[in-house]
Amino acid sequence: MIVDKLFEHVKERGHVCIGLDTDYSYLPEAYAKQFKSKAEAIYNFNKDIIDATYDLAACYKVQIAYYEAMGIDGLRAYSDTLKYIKEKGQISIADIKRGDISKTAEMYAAGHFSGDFEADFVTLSPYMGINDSIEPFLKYIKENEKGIFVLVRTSNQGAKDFQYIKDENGLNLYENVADMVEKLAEENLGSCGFSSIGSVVGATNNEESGSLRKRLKTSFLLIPGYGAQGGKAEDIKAYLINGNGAVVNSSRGILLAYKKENNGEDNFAMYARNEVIRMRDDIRANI
Ligand SMILES: O=C(O)c1cc(=O)[nH]c(=O)n1[C@@H]1O[C@H](COP(=O)(O)O)[C@@H](O)[C@H]1O
Repeated sequence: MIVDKLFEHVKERGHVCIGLDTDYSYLPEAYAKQFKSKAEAIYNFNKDIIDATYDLAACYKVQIAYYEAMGIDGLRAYSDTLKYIKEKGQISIADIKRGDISKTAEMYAAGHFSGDFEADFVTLSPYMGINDSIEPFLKYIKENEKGIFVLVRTSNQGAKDFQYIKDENGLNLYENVADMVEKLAEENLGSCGFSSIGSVVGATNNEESGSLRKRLKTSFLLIPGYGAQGGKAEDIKAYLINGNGAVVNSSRGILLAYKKENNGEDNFAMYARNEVIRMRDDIRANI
């Protein structure tokens, strides 16, 4: 199962998931100007970041919104970025946050687990229900070495709007979602003991991280919110089991690391690499 490869990457390289949320404005100006189009510049920027970091990263998360916003050229850069991640032997998470009725979800699954936009994992919203939003993806997990990360408790302030609504037993909505995801996760275990049915849990709002991990016993975790959103390495520990079972995403923190340096523009990929090393060691020191 794909989760076994992710588990090995974490063991060998650490927990860092590099977020390719590549906004054109993040590119050094002189660098960007060399290319014929914005999309070509973005793809080449991603390629340089991947070349400088693939031996250190657990995986890459490509946030589709940044590419969709640029239309067809942007989607070509998205597709080429996913292909390059694969070419380097790396794992891709397509951050698409889809969720719809089952017939439509079937098309999302085909669209993101095969063809031009094929990725190893996708992120899903469970709001429309397990049978509709999640079930259509399961056959790819069993038959095609694919995986999913379901939104359970997100990193943003707005997480409080719905995710903390309590049921008649005093359980938060996100705890109910966690229980449903974990049930599916246990039916799709890899040999590493974790499941290719993962959960998204934010690195922020962490008072309950220990109790949440107790509910999500086998689900592999994608933890966004480190760095730019204020999540810290100390917040990760409670989510790990024997030091594994989670990847921690940072997007702006890595892509924009060069901006903190004098003349960083000329060496943006090297500064991204340095930030990945710093983040990897920061997390390891807090396990
Ligand atoms: O599913 C996600 O990846 C996600 C879930 C969540 O709860 N919070 C969250 O920030 N994300 C994503 O994680 C990334 C965070 O980016 P940075 O804040 O720049 O590191 C973005 O791609 C978000 O879309």
